Amino acid sequence: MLIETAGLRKTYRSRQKKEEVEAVRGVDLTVKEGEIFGFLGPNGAGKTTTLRMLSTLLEPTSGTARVGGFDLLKQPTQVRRTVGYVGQSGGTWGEVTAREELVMQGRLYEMPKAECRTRAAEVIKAFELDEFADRKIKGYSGGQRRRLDVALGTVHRPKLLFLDEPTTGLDPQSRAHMWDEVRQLRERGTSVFLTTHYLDEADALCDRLAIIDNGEIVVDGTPLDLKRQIAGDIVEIGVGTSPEEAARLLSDKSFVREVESGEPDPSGVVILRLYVEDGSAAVPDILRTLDAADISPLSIELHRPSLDDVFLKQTGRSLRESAS
Ligand SMILES: Nc1ncnc2c1ncn2[C@@H]1O[C@H](COP(=O)(O)OP(=O)(O)OP(=O)(O)O)[C@@H](O)[C@H]1O
Repeated sequence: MLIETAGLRKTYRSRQKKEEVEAVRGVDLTVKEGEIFGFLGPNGAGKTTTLRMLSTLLEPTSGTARVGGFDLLKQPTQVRRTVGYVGQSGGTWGEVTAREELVMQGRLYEMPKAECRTRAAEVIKAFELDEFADRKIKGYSGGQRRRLDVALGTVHRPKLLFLDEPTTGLDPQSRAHMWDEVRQLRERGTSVFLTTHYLDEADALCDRLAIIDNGEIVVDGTPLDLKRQIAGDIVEIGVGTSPEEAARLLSDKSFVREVESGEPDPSGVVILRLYVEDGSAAVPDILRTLDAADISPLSIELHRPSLDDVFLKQTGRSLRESAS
């Protein structure tokens, strides 16, 4: 196992010790070697705090963890050599070039000067930074800067790279490029632990993921396994009149596994979510049932379960809405 945590917890206390924020409340997770592991959750869920603890930047309030085979609390120096950390904002300066910054990063890890230069050239090639590597960083685009941030995290050849929201704020093309970089990192033998609040990113990029909400892991597994937990299809129906009656009538149907009613919107429309075996077969029957009761649906939508449905099922909220 590359990462193994038990009851990892972080409570922030304000200076006056008056206020406490339980940012991470007992996280147990495992990450295997060679994985791209995703940590998915809305803003403020505790993703960055967990990442900072696992990379030794922040001391846990309690709990234990092993990272790269080393004890996080007893062997922090060894852990630090094993991992790379790329934060959200990126610490790159404007007045130096990418090549200079990469060499400095190597020096920070106490690599000999000549090796730093060789390594900088290797990293520039691997991340395709050639085009702008000898220009001052202040002129880079957001995507170029982000690629440099990730490249910086790999200078000392870590076994594991932590990436905090690597694609937030990037345009779709730079985002796709970053996904490629992450996949190539794994191909070159670096495991990746990334945080994201993008569902499609977790789904497309990660071998396994954990969903965190309010400092606690609500569910973990492969994207496919998680979606399979919600077997079948989901039919969402917007009802303007008699939503309770509609929900009751539909939940009596043998092909409907479960009905969930949302909160009415300002115009009084309630969305009923029906979990069914086969959505396309169910829709005509649903419409007939409502029609017989004189209820006209305002909208009807059929979809395959997504990671958002997994989150919704576990927390009662949509990740799309929570992660504004
Ligand atoms: N230094 C701090 N002092 C007090 N509270 C903090 C501190 N850092 C984070 N928090 C709080 O801890 C909780 C978790 O924050 P964290 O940054 O780990 O979440 P996150 O999931 O990474 O969010 P985001 O997606 O916005 O980066 C939040 O309620 C946050 O306000």
